Amino acid sequence: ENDEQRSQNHTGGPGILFSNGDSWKEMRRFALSTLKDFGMGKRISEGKIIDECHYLIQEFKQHQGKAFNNRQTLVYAASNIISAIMFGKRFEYKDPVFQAMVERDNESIRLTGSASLLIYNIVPWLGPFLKDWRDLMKNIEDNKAEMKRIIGNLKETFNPEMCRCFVDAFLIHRQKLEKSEIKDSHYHDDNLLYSVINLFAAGTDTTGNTLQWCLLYMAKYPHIQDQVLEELNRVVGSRQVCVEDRKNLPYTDAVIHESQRLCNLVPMAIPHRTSRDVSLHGYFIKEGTTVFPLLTSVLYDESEWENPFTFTPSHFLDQEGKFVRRDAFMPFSAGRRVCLGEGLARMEIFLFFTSLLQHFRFTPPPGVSEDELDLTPVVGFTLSPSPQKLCAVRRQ
Ligand code: HEM
Repeated sequence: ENDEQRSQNHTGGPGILFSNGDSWKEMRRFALSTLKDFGMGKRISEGKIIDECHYLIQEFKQHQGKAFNNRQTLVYAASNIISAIMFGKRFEYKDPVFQAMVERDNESIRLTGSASLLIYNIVPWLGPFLKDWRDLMKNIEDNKAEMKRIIGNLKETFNPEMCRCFVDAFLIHRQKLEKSEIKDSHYHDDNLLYSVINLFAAGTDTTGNTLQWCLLYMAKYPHIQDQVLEELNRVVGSRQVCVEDRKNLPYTDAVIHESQRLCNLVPMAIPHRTSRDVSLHGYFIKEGTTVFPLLTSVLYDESEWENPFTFTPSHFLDQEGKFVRRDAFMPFSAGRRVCLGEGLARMEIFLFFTSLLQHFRFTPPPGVSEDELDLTPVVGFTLSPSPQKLCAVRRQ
């Protein structure tokens, strides 16, 4: 599938994820600055995440230590952070509309990586004959309708004096441009709709699945879980963890980085297209060629990592146990298209993970050994853990 077809089929060109050129530049810049205004990387979103931690912990407690699949709850928690920024509200985990929104995104990510969609990429006219393709198109349409409805509600109660969320910020910016008689700006309804769809989709499953991997590694490697807990107890005790604590928690930080490295969540990033002719390592790549930045090749690079294929938190620790950055740590990709939610995602993963570990010990279900926990991913556009249950046993 070329980029033109991709944008026509998936988004019609607007938004951020699959857009290009001036419109992409403007929407990306606007999204980044608005996410920052709403606290990405700052105290405001820290507060929102900490509030959400309480809901998440309550939900986990309800299972009373019995084995359950934690995927949905983790994805809902992550989704509520981006929802709060996009729409100015969080959803109840039991809200069927919210559940359907999140499930559709999850399903779309799986379908995008399915074998029949690969066939479709090679022979696009087959699309309508493939069930996966039809399901994906239906998902995208349903999602569009739902997001339109939410944006419509926000428009009805819109007050330019009071900026509640991303959607308001977009509308306020558009009004300003209109007042200064700037016509044909990029701030049209389609760019609003698709930016919201993109940010919601990009910010939900990614972060939720990463958290799921983190907990799975902890259940699989209990001695590492013990060390995280020892550090948390020593440095933070029983009070709520905050972002400031990260620099004093090098082992925990290393465990999170190693989880993100090994889980290799977005193995092929998003396809890019060369904007000019390029010569690279003796290869000539023509302008307009679709290029897949294989993040797997960096995250598992044998010349960069001591143990590329095993969970080794010491990849990120020096001799004295201090945290060290690694250049080959690129789960968010790199360059001008680097993930724009990285700051928010890192904050979420750190706060959700540490808060959960303060409250629960994660173990395999009774009768299942650590060895039997399955690290084989479900292949999709992102790599999520295979469906399986864990116990969240309350700590005293
Ligand atoms: C652990 C969580 C996350 C991971 C691993 C992740 C990873 C990625 C990767 C690999 C890309 C592709 C970069 C490329 O094209 O080379 C990307 C793009 C993107 N991500 Fe994330 N992401 C995460 C969370 C988030 C969150 C929370 C948001 C929203 C606030 C977000 C918004 C985006 C957007 C909008 C793009 C497209 C950027 C563009 O095309 O200019 N991501 N992400």
